Amino acid sequence: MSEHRTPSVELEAAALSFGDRTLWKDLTLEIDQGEYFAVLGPNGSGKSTFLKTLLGLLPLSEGAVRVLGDGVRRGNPRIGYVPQQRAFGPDTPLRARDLVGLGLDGHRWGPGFPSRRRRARVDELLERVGATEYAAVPVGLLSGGEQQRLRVAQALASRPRLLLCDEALLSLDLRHQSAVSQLIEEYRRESGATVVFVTHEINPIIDDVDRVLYLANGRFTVGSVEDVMTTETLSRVYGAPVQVLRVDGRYVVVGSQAASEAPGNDCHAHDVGGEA
Ligand SMILES: Nc1ncnc2c1ncn2[C@@H]1O[C@H](COP(=O)(O)OP(=O)(O)OP(=O)(O)O)[C@@H](O)[C@H]1O
Repeated sequence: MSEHRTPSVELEAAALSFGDRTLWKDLTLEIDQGEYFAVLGPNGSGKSTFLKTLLGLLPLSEGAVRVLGDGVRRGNPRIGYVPQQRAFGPDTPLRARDLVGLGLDGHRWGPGFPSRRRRARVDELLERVGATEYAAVPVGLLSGGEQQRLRVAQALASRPRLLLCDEALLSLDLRHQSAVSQLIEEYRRESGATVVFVTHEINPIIDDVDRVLYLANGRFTVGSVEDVMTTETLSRVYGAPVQVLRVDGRYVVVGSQAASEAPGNDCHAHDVGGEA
């Protein structure tokens, strides 16, 4: 008999609505320990709110949620979070290395953690996201992509059991997209942590992903990349005809207005469908 491990995320008949608008409902789902789980969908489909319910920042409208075997609560140090990008103002009084260091504070590495070891851990993280050369620069002076790499380093600093990433590759050039997605995957493999990765763009992480939750127009589907990224499945989820193409191993979703904004499009999709 195989050992049953507590799932990292358990949702039961979960729904999230704002007023009379329902983003998703009847969502029953378990995300296993060590799983790489991607959340895809067009703008406004409820991807970020999905993460916020796991963080305890938004209550479900219906149903139940458990994270790491427990009820959700804010500020759980076993969860690392890379929030959707919001630029730091030019006057933000933090250097790059301070931002990464904040990921250690308040956790088991936190106050009392010997400063030499703390510094070494921050240096290691800065190096792994390619940020060593701007370690002493105030974050508000850095580019969007440079800031983003620091957020990833900060989220990994406390060695979380569950890593929640909201568009963590946004505004990164191809080289850094690849470096950051590799870092996240290496971390998952060496630590056994679970990754939930919200993205518009499945292609950069396609080799790492175990399962996908695809949200659109109040509907969803869950399955392997091969099962979800098909013309038939996505047309059902969108409730409109879309076409899923595989071009040089990369997924491209084309079709209606909704689908032209769909994840999987790393090039401009042509609007081949009718009205959404
Ligand atoms: N606290 C709130 N009150 C009312 N509406 C909200 C609230 N938070 C989010 N929404 C709405 O819920 C919808 C889904 O938002 P969410 O941020 O989850 O979308 P998303 O799928 O992450 O989109 P994007 O790809 O644009 O980031 C949006 O239309 C948003 O305006």
